[in-house]
Amino acid sequence: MRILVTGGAGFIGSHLVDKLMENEKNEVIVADNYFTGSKDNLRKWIGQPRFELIRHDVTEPLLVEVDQIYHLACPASPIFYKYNPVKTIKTNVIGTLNMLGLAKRVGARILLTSTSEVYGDPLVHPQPESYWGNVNPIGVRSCYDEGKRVAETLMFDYHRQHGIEIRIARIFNTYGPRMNIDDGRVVSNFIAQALRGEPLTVQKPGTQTRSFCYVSDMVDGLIRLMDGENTGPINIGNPGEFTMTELAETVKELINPGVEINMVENTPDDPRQRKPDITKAKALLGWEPKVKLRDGLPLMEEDFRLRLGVTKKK
Ligand SMILES: NC(=O)c1ccc[n+]([C@@H]2O[C@H](COP(=O)([O-])OP(=O)(O)OC[C@H]3O[C@@H](n4cnc5c(N)ncnc54)[C@H](O)[C@@H]3O)[C@@H](O)[C@H]2O)c1
Ligand SMILES: O=c1ccn([C@@H]2O[C@H](COP(=O)(O)OP(=O)(O)O[C@H]3OC[C@@H](O)[C@H](O)[C@H]3O)[C@@H](O)[C@H]2O)c(=O)[nH]1
Repeated sequence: MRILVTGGAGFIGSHLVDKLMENEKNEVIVADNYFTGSKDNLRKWIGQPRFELIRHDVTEPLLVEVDQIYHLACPASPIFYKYNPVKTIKTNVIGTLNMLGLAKRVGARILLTSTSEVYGDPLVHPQPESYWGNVNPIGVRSCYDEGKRVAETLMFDYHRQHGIEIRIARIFNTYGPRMNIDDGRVVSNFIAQALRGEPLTVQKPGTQTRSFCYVSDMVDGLIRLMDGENTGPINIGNPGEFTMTELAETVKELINPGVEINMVENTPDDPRQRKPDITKAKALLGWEPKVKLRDGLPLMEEDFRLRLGVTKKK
């Protein structure tokens, strides 16, 4: 099987590549523009004959002969997707069009990593795939959430009009080793802050919730979806739900009990609650997450300690 992973130099993408490369029958091609990803995440595969890395921006057409396309390319942290919103929406719309064009031309199956952000600030809780969402079309997050909604539309239109084999995963907040230290998302922020002995920055009101999935569970779900028979959309996430204050308290307890927790200003349109209904993933993919937050955080702490050069006190 020859597999293209767009965004494969990023956080989830590089873990997906590791898993795909474990199967010696697979050849993996990564296309990435290194906006938020890095070659370093893939260093163990560079030079391996079954692996190829291309510096490529998905807003430009790409022609490679492949059987499957995992289309992940898109900045995922709010700080980075809001940094150049026009580029983010181009990546979601033109980038997805280009990858669908490629899938059509070479007859490949394509999986899109959509997001729980398509549910916006959800009025239904937990969120099943049948919920259409509550999204601000002109807000500062729209380049990302509306961008992914259009990307889902394009996937289904290519499927209905051209018979392309599609898969859509709606990913909920995912964390784990290799997240950028300055990524800006909440778990990486809190772990880096705790290790540096800086106050944990809880954005107000602190009662907003998220559900955090460990990256190995996520990769397992994505591969099951790609290799299974269902188009989706299917939620992939861990239903364990926490307020941001609870998350800060857990990180403090596990990593640095001496650290302070500071309440800071939030950004516009921050969703107040988020938790996946994973009934479909369980029934259709036989998938459910295995790693609990309290078990995943120490694995990420270990990686962050190494990269920050902070050793554990005995
Ligand atoms: N991590 C999460 O919690 C989460 C949640 C929902 C959805 N997702 C989706 O999963 C995918 C991967 O997320 P991640 O957390 O690994 O983020 P990430 O930022 O670490 O990875 C994204 C990768 O895409 C690359 N990229 C960005 N724009 C590109 C472009 N125009 N052309 C080529 N490459 C480009 C980046 O350089 C990076 O390597 C994204 O599509 C994201 O929207 C992630
Ligand atoms: O330092 C921080 C950072 C963030 N937060 C809060 O933590 C919560 C989560 O924020 P994050 O930036 O980690 O991520 P969000 O849940 O807003 O968006 C995320 O959701 C779905 C994905 O598609 C996106 O890729 C991802 O960034 C928010 O309520 C935010 O206000 C803090 O309290 N402190």
